[in-house]
Amino acid sequence: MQQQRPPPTVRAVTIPFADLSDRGKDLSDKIEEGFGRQGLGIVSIADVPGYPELRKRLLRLASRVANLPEEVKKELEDPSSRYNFGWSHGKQKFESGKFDTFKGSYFANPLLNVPTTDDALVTRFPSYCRPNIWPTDDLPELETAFKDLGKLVLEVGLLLAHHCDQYVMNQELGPCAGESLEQTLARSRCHKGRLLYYFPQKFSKQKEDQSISSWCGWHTDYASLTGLTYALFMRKSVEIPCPDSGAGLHIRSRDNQVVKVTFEDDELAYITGETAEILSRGHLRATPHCVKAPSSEDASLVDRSTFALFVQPNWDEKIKIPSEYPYHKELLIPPNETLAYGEYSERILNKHYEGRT
Ligand SMILES: O=C(O)CCC(=O)C(=O)O
Ligand SMILES: [Fe+2]
Repeated sequence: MQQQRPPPTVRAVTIPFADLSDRGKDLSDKIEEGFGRQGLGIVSIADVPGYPELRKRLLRLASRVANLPEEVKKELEDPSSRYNFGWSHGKQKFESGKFDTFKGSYFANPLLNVPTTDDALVTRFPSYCRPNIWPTDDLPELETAFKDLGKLVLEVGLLLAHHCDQYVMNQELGPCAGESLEQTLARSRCHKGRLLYYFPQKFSKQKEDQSISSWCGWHTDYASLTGLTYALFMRKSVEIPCPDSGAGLHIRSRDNQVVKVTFEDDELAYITGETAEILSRGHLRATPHCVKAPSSEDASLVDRSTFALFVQPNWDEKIKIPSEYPYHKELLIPPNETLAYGEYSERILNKHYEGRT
């Protein structure tokens, strides 16, 4: 087979935290460059106070979770939420039906252990409304480490949402024609954290996959903003720099080019999701992305740990699908239908988990 050239590497647009936290500062140019119609869909934030320590504290626990005894992990699973709380491995399906056997995830709401006590809501929106599960006996330090980092990523994400609102307002040349992204996200009770552990390729059950999406398939997130840490790589429990410069997060650009994106290990990155596109009336665009595993021979024992926070509207927020909407066409969501965000995501989950539609 012909050897394909690796995709070019592009540096994410970076905003210093000091600028981001100044609500009066005009960051429209940076937002446009990162998230606008021609942007790659990623912005990283530098010098966030306290972030490097919280990142390391949590990411070092990812392999510990993944290596808990099988019977313990079973207890930490929550099939009723379609594995959207606690431990999940091999249950999710992105991109033409590939199950995520290469990665294990730990999902939790970093703000609220019990988002609601209303049974009707728990039944209707299980992936958001069921309670958190923690390995209290086997890994007690996980809960605090997860919540502390999750809250910080949310705080910074809300500041970023404020500047996104300002950008959209400038584009529309007037007061916001719709809901403010910042206010919608600030009142949500269902932000979701995901601690990810990518198993070393050698140990995965399937044969080595050299494709760009070998560790995580192509998808767009349905949240509004996804906070992403710089991943931690380890070989046999020793932290190492990523051994393959071609591995990691890849994005499909607006003009359909695949690029590998980079940011520094002490920066916190955000990508846009489908509900940022919907709520901003298309001024911000969702970011198609995937993750490539290291492919060189000596990278075979390398694992990858990272954290994503899906900053998203509450389950009952009404969202209106625009008529020109490129995502999830097969779900046949009628254009201009207004549906609750929780309903929208349950329909997508039906597709991602075990193909039930
Ligand atoms: O591992 C990563 O860097 C990205 C994970 C991701 O895209 C997701 O969990 O939705
Ligand atoms: Fe994602």
